[in-house]
Formats: sequence, C-alpha cells, structure tokens
Amino acid sequence: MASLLLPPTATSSTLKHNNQILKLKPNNNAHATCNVFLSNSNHYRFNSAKCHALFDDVAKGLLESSSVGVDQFQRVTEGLSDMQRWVFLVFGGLTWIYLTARPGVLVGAIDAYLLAPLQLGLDNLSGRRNLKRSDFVVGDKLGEGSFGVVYSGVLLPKNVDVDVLQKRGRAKTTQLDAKSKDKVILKKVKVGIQGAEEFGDYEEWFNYRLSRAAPETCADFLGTFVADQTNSQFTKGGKWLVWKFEGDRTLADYMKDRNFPSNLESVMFGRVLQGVDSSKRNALIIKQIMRQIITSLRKIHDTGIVHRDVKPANLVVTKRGQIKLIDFGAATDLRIGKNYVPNRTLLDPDYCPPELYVLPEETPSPPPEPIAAFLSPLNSPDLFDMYSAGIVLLQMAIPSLRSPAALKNFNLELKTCGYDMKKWRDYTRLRPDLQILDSESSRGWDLATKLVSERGSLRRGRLSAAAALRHPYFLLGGDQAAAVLSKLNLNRK
Ligand SMILES: Nc1ncnc2c1ncn2[C@@H]1O[C@H](COP(=O)(O)OP(=O)(O)OP(=O)(O)O)[C@@H](O)[C@H]1O
Repeated sequence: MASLLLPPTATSSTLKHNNQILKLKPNNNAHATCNVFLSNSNHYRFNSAKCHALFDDVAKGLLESSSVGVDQFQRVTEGLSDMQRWVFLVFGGLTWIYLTARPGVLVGAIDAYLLAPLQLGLDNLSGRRNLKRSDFVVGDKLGEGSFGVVYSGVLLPKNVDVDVLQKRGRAKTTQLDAKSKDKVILKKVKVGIQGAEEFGDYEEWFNYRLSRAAPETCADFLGTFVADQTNSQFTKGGKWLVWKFEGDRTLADYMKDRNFPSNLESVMFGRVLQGVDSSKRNALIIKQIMRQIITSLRKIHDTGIVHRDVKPANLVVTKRGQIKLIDFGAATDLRIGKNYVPNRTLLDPDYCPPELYVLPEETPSPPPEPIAAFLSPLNSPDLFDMYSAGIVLLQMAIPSLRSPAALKNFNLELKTCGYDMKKWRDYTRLRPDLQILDSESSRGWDLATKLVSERGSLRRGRLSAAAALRHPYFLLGGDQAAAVLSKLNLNRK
C-alpha cells in the first residue's frame, strides 16, 4: 500500500483529498493523536492508529488521482539514485519544453506523419483528390513564375466532359457562363526545368498543410492532377495545382490604381465610413489591411510555416474584403525543416529582410532538414515575413514608394542607413509623404520602424506577428469596428 511519510518532527501537512483540503496536524504528544481540519471547517481528532490509516488513505488517493503517468514514472525511476532521478526529471522537462515551444516540433511531426496521411486517405475516400484534367476548362494566363504558369479556369459540372465540349466548340471559359463558385485558378508546373518538379511538390505540400492548420488564411486548395501528354490544352503533361478562384485582383493590382486605398473602401467597409474625413478613411483602410495580413501571418507562424514571399502581388482580395495569402512555393515549415533552403530566384529582393535565410547567418549554411527543424525553436524564423509585411505597410502608406523603381531606391537608401528607419527618415531624398503613418500619435510610423529593421536577437528587435498585433497602432480598433458593422449591414440586406 502506498504510504505518505510524515516525519515525526513535522508540524502539519496540507493535502487535497476528495475535493477537501485536509490539514493534518500531529498533536504535541507526538503520535498518540492527530487533528484533522477539513476545508468545510469540520475538525476531527483521531488516535494514533486511525491517524496513520488516514495518512495512508490520503497518500493512496493522491497517487491514484494523479494519473497513470505517476505510476509509470515510478516504475521508470525505480532503482535510480536521487541524483539520477533529478537528471531524468530535468532532461524530461527540457525535452518537453523544446518539443512544445514555438514553432512546435512535436505537433509538426504529428501533423506531418499522422494527420497528413490521414487527410490523404480521407480525401481519396471522398473523391476530393481525384481531380483529372477533363474536369477543367483552362482560360487566360494570369501570371508566370520561374517554375509555374498560372491560368484562370472553370471546374466543369460532374456530368460534363471537356472533350465533348471541345467537339461542340464550347471549350473556352468565356463560352461557359461559369458561376463564380466554379471558377478556379490552375498552376501548371513547368516541365523540364531544374527544380520545378520539387517546387510543385512543395507548393502542394504547403497548401494541404495549411488547409488543415489555417484554412482561412489562404486560397482554398482543391488539389492536383497530372495531365497526360496527348491533350493540346495540357501540353507536355506535368503536374497542375488547382485553387478556388478567390478574387479578381491582388493588393498589388489595387495599389497600382491612383485611388488606392479609397478603391478598397467599399469592398472592406461598405458604406460605413461615409461622412468620415478622407485622410482618416485612408488610414482605417490601410490599418484593416495590415491587421488582416498580420493576423494571417500569426496563424501560419503558429503552425511553424514561414511564407517568405509576402508582398502585395501575393495577397488576393476577395469580394468580401478578405485578404488571402497565395503562392507558397518559397515557404518553409520549420517544424520538420521542409524547404528550408528555397531556390533564391523565388525570393523577391524588394521584400526580403537583410538576413535572407530564415535562420540567422551564423547557422552553418545550409543545414539539412532535420537540423533546421531541430534549430528552429531556438530562432525566430517568423521574423522574415514580418519585415516583408513592414515594407507592405510603408508602400501602402507612402504613395511615392509604390512603384517598383521607387521601392528599389528606398531599399538602397535603407541599406545605406543600416536598416534603421529613423536614420532613413533624415537621410532620404525620396520626399516621402508620411502623413498617414504620423497620424494617431505616429503609431503607424512606430510600428513600421519595428518591422522594417534588423532582425535582432532573442526577440529584441523586429516584432513578431503576435507582438505586432499588440502594438498601440492596432489597439484602437476603429477599422475593426467598421469592418464588423459593414458585415452586419451586408447580412441584413
Ligand atoms: N486563388 C486565387 N484566386 C484568384 N487569383 C489568383 C489565385 N491564385 C493566384 N491568382 C492570380 O494568379 C497570379 C499568379 O499566381 P502566383 O503568384 O501563385 O503564381 P506564380 O507562378 O508565383 O506567379 P508570379 O511569379 O507572377 O507571382 C496572382 O498574382 C493572382 O493574380
């Protein structure tokens, strides 16, 4: 039987048993009797034998209620000296802290080796992944990266075959009168280009991973198919990735317009801001966009993923005013070290932080995947994206930084100033209009200086997504209130 040792010198012991706080107190006459005070203020006196039995009961109860783990721990630690037991405890504790610390190597491993295969099985059963080329009609080309070409397209209804449509001369998206829910985006991975196949595999992997972990942050991923080589529309075979069409324009498209940010007002806030001073409106629109970007980054960073290509062209604006991340070809998952070293051509130098790689430069380059995963909790890899988010904030708030040429000049100046925005402000010849950032006690400016900066060490330096959301810039949530109001109005109509 388990027994609780109360040394003869002990004056009292407090224990919790059956939801009662028991205070056991030996009497002055040593072991002859003891007093038991219950938390319901009852008080009992026991003789020595009863007292001993009571201690035994309490000890047994404690051991039983403290889960099987205690039992196992006892078995494991049986035969160990006190010193060895302490070493065992400290080592176990540190391992646990390491595995569960951000970005969460343990949960990452569970996701990669358990949940991913499970999702694959379920998707196969439900037919979600059984896409084939004849399910789609491919439309206009929307973009071309180093490893893929992106097209608009339409997902055909189940009973319609693209070959039949082609024979009838109706195999163009414009001829299909597609409902918006059937519109898709297709990315064809280039064939015969070194690294392209790997890029396609990574992008597929990250999209499935995010559809499990943070689906609201990115475009809805429908799956992939491999085209045969015979069909003219899908020349040369190769892998295709398919997403739901999320919106006509990216943030970059909106920013090219002279009316930015007013051109986003109705999609983000409906008519809620009518009557508000125009500079305040602009500031609120920009704040809402930044809030959404950083909230999404916090979510993906919590899953251990760093996007590494955050820029206006990779942020799609949905018709409900949501900002969604696309293009995960350069992303990395630090919990399992996936795609740790991206192809450098995938990184956009205009939005890249000075440290370039996600781990600090001191890390021997390039560490193999498991080592990258092992090191990741010790670093702050997410800060890579926060720099890019800071550049997006600057471009939105300062009109003269929006063109690619101006951004390049800005980056040259910033480099000369050692990535110190305060120095840049005195140094620049770009005559920036800082009105939006300087409004509301310069909170926007302060946030920008804490994002567009050197990475720093041990979280002293650039702000993480979670810390940025706690910055005073976001505390006065006028933008959030307006967004909620506008949604309420929409729902009422
Ligand atoms: N889910 C989506 N919904 C709407 N539009 C999308 C979606 N995905 C991609 N696009 C459009 O396709 C364009 C190219 O997509 P993406 O950035 O993923 O491809 P890419 O091959 O990396 O091209 P690039 O190198 O030009 O960025 C985007 O800029 C956007 O306009």
